[in-house]
Amino acid sequence: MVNKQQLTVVKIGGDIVDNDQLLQEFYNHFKKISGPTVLVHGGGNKASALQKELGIEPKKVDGRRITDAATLEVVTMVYAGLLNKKLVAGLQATGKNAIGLSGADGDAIRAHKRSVADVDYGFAGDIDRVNFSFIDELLSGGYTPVFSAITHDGKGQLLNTNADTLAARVATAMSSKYNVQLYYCFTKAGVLEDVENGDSLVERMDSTIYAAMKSAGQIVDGMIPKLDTAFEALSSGVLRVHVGTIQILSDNTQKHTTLCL
Ligand SMILES: Nc1ncnc2c1ncn2[C@@H]1O[C@H](COP(=O)(O)OP(=O)(O)O)[C@@H](O)[C@H]1O
Ligand SMILES: CC(=O)N[C@@H](CCC(=O)OP(=O)(O)O)C(=O)O
Repeated sequence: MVNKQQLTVVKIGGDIVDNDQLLQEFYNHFKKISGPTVLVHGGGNKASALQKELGIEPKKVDGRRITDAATLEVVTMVYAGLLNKKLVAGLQATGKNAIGLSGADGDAIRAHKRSVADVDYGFAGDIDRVNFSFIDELLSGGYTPVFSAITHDGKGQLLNTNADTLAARVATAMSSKYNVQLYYCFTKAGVLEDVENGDSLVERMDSTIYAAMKSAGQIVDGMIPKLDTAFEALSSGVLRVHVGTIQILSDNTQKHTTLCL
């Protein structure tokens, strides 16, 4: 464990990806990370905006998008196309040799269509396996893999996977070889006791606090899949999980939420 090489897996949310100023600030923090890095990005806001322009009403349940066939086309164009390539170009400008990928590229991430229980999520994908060797080869070659949240089922079907979940699963797979630090960056300081009050930061969160806050309705929407899968990652080998602003990537005195078991 101690002798493993360090790997930093960063997930940035849609609010950052869709804001050019924040994106520039993000590049400045990200380039200061030493050692190998993996970036996973969302883009939910941009996809919702384009859906509306096309007359499709965005629908989410517990932070996951209901992905019908038309929505799958929109999210593939937005995540695996525009946003992924924009991020790769931005990182190249900072000297990082980024390579943009969906889960279908290099068979990196296989998923299956989420089965219908209470809710039919359509072409939403739950991850079955992450191709450790492929990602490790890229890292060994000096590349920074940049993943969008599009996966595939190995039978020709693309699927839409929650980006936070994807980051947690990639981090978990890589933890067999690396000491992985997983960072979830968004526009808030971290997990808040009251989502409307930026000063109510929870600096250390364990699964008991999480369960209590969830049942009290203090954790809702996109924070649910983020924390559910973050705790899974932590109990499956990931060394540390941090939730906060992009500043936490290069300044370890910046207040944020650290998860612990
Ligand atoms: N307790 C909480 N603390 C902070 N944010 C929360 C909390 N509960 C719900 N949220 C919501 O979760 C969102 C972050 O998750 P998500 O929608 O996946 O965004 P992103 O992709 O930007 O990370 C926040 O913008 C906030 O609206
Ligand atoms: C199935 C599912 O919900 N997929 C997500 C993938 C993008 C994402 O997670 O983006 P953010 O990180 O910006 O929220 C979605 O389409 O919204």
